[in-house]
Amino acid sequence: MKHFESRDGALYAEDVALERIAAEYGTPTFVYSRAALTEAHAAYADALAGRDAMLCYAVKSNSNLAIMNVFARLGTGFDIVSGGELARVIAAGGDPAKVVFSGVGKTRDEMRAALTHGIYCFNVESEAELHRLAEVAASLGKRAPIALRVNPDVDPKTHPYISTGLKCNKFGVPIADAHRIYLEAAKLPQLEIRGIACHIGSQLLDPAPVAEAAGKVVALAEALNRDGIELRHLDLGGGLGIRYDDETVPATRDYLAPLLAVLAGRKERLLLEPGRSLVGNAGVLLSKVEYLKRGEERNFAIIDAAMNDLARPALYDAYHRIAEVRPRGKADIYDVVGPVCESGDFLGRARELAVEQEDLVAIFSAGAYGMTMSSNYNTRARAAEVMVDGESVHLIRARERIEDLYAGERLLP
Ligand SMILES: Cc1ncc(COP(=O)(O)O)c(C=O)c1O
Ligand SMILES: N[C@@H](CCCC[NH3+])C(=O)O
Repeated sequence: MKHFESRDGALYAEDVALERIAAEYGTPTFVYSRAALTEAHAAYADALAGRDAMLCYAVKSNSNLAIMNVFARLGTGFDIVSGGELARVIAAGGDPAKVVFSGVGKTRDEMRAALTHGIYCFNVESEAELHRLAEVAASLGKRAPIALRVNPDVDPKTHPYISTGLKCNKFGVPIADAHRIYLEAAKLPQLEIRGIACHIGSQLLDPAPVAEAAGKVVALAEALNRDGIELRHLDLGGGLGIRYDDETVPATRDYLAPLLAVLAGRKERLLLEPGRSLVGNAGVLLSKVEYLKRGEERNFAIIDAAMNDLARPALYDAYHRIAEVRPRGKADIYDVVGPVCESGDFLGRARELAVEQEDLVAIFSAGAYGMTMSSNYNTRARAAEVMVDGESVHLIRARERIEDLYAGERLLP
């Protein structure tokens, strides 16, 4: 993985030895590369050069303020799914006027906050939400900018848990109903129609389903235009996958090409909401081997990171490459597991590793949906996060302290 490479027998993040980071900040620690973030962003910027387009970084993939701030400085907007994420955008120096707000369960409070901050657009996911939003906007004397999130019933060919654009999924409104709902929205003076939104799933490796969804979105836009509804933008969501193992992942430019071909000649601005493809391979989870344990059937490398730090293997049976920071001794085959009391607490199965107790390992592709999906299960404090920038290391989130985990709890009188 570029920016996380071996030098003289040990792994580095850019120009900093991971051993140095472990010594200074302890383990487990998420280590990010600023250069990797910038490069992933540049791939989108290059692919979209010359087009009217806006990237709205999907905050859910990694919501650390420093990471969001790197993107804000590069000019991105943000795709949020909660009032909490909106607060993060503001704390990270992001521009609310470049925010799109997705999610099926927006509360009145969240709507009020978003309207007060003047976000760019609500991606409305149901008729009920449309009416609630009109009511909240009226109570504030404001107009709410909206797009309808449409569900195009396209199979994105990814893991069923992260597929979002099928009839059976809870997201968006059926595309067949969208025209009627737009006409309804057009009658509500508290709403201002700005666009159409669509996001079909995550970790997509085939550009065809997104292009197919874009075709359906364009057909809807044309039908709306015929009814006098003009749109400022078409939002085709996020979804581009990354390489975790040996997948063939299209370059950003090649992934977007079929989609851009479908949109050729359209005058609306293109919005995209990438998350994983911007941060996924910009981070590793650095961890220490506590014990090597030989079982009758398997050997275990018990490390100090666990499913509470990186849930993806336990949740989706997801593969993350795991490597020794400094290989030594005889290689053996291990199940790499954490200390959590669940048999599902594994980071990798049957991995060849040349490690001894107290050695460091790096779990790759942990930049997206790592820290944001972490938990305190087993009263484990969340990991620290650091960002490497050339030869510098910045602590961007301190390791949690155990006493903070129960600070809000109270004994009975
Ligand atoms: C509405 C929406 N936009 C954007 C994203 C970001 O997706 P990804 O990280 O796959 O780019 C997601 C997550 O799948 C999403 O639900
Ligand atoms: N959390 C998922 C992605 C979900 C995308 C959100 N809609 C993952 O780790 O792959």
